[in-house]
Amino acid sequence: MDVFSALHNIKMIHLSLRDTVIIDVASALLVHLIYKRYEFDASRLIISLLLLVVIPSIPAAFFVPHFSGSTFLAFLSSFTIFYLVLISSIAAYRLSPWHPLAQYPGPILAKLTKFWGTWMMATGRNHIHLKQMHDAYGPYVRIGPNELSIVDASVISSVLGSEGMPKGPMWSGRMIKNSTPSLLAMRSAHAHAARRKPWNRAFNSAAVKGYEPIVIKRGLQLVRELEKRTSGVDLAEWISFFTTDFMGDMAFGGGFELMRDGGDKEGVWSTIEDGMEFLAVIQHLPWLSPLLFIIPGAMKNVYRFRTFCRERVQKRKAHGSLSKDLFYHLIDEDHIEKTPPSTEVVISDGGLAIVAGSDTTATVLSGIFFFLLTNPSVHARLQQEIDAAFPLGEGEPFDATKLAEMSFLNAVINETLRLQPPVPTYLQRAPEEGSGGKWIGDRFIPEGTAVVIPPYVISRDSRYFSPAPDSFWPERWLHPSVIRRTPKQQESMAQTPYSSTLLSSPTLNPDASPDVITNTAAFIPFSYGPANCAGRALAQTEMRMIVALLMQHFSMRFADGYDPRDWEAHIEDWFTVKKGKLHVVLTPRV
Ligand code: HEM
Repeated sequence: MDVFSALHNIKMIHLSLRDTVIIDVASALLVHLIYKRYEFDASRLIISLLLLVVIPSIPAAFFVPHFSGSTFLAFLSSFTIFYLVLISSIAAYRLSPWHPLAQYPGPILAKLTKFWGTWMMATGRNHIHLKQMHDAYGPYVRIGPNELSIVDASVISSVLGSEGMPKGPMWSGRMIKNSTPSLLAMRSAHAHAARRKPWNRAFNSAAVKGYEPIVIKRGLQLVRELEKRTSGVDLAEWISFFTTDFMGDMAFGGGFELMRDGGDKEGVWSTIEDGMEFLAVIQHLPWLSPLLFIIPGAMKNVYRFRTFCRERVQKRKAHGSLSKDLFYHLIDEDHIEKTPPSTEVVISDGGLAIVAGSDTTATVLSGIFFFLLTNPSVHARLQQEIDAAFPLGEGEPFDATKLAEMSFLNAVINETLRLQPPVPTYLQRAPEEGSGGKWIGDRFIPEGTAVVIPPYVISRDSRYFSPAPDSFWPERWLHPSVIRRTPKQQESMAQTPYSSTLLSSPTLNPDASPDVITNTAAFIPFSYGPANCAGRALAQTEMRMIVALLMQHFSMRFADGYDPRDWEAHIEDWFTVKKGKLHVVLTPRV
């Protein structure tokens, strides 16, 4: 018997209006219970149809005789009652004291629906909203019905560390169903650890040393291109061209020539940026995203980028390796693994290298020049350090060991990473499926809850960085009182009570500020633990070289008419940062 004849037979049974309404209400409550227990997402189309269409159709059939045989009115009434009860039941539960996150403060809308977080993300200003929420509510804030944001260095290790939790549900929201996830998107801790092995080989110190010639070649190309444009250039854009060309060389043995072309002729850069914005929004709705993925055109940028990576992988495979670049390790040309990685894995991870390695480094490099130009004394001090280490006319600043020892250069890089982390908010983790939950400190995080630690907020927290946590002050990294503590070591330390203004002071003179606090346990721009940034060592070498190279070759100032306030205003959080323009005028020094 099909559904329609079943409904027809039900219509023959006469129930009172009261009993019909009771059945409608009961079915809505039952559906809520089923969803709460089994958490089906929208890709389970048959189940969704059954629960959300067929079930409310049953009481609709009983309603028909009460509306003088009008099927339309019967269905309208049944569905209205069903959905009102279902939504109210979900809302009441989420706000009730029985919800597992009931004890945590947060905006009511955030507790009620994840659409609120989706909206926050869609503004591109999620980092600012999260900071404001922590300032208002404290270190633990409920930012979704089943999601917490935490700003507490003593639990970083138990969230992100080796005893912590695997990646959270946002990574299901960002995935095309049944496609091969990149390393970054792998939610099983076990599978992630296996996939991470070639990445660790690719970024050990010997391997990173081997990539230096690629940084140097592309760095010198950047200098040559900037020399042609000294009268005015968007430095942020050119740095992005550089990082993309460089990561193309690393990941696929070449293929991007944004610097040579003076722009994004193939549209790769804009494809990545548009794709990132879409994914950042739908990552909040993992139950709905499978449906969005089948809307024609919705995922065009994601598919386009994947096709682009596929073509690059095929070309690179056909040409073979010329050097031990990242691709060499990803495809396991050393034959270390028992099973070689599939082409799909290499496409996903090659694409990840481009996205993870270019945007992030470009954001920090551009940020460094922005902060230098707005802080002339810092600029002068760094120039002095670079000129002393690599005197003009005595060769390029390419000695990576020497660069790593330059304390002020490293302080400037750290301070930029602290104020403007390229992954500002969504380091998300969730208890392992089937584990029941996870203790972090003295709090139990039940399964089904996601936890976020936002680097942007924690590294502006005055308990960890003081005085003036919102100011650019590289000297804080050189102060004798710097606390060099890992998140693991911080776990057992007593916590200072949260206060957004605590210890804040406008004084930026270390001698006049005996209470300088710089606690590295809360400094997580590269994340922490087994899924921390695989490319950290490469990024650091690259950033040191490029800052020193550009400062050796050029003096710079903001272009006339450029308003520095625009920089901060155009920093947008789309999981990674999208930055604005940085118009400068350059004067060659050599
Ligand atoms: C300043 C530059 C960079 C910053 C601040 C940065 C930051 C991050 C962060 C915060 C994560 C972790 C996300 C999480 O915990 O959920 C991450 C992951 C990752 N990054 Fe970076 N990154 C940078 C540059 C690079 C570069 C140059 C590469 C080279 C390919 C790279 C490759 C990766 C990869 C492969 C992952 C995934 C690691 C995993 O899931 O195991 N990153 N990065």
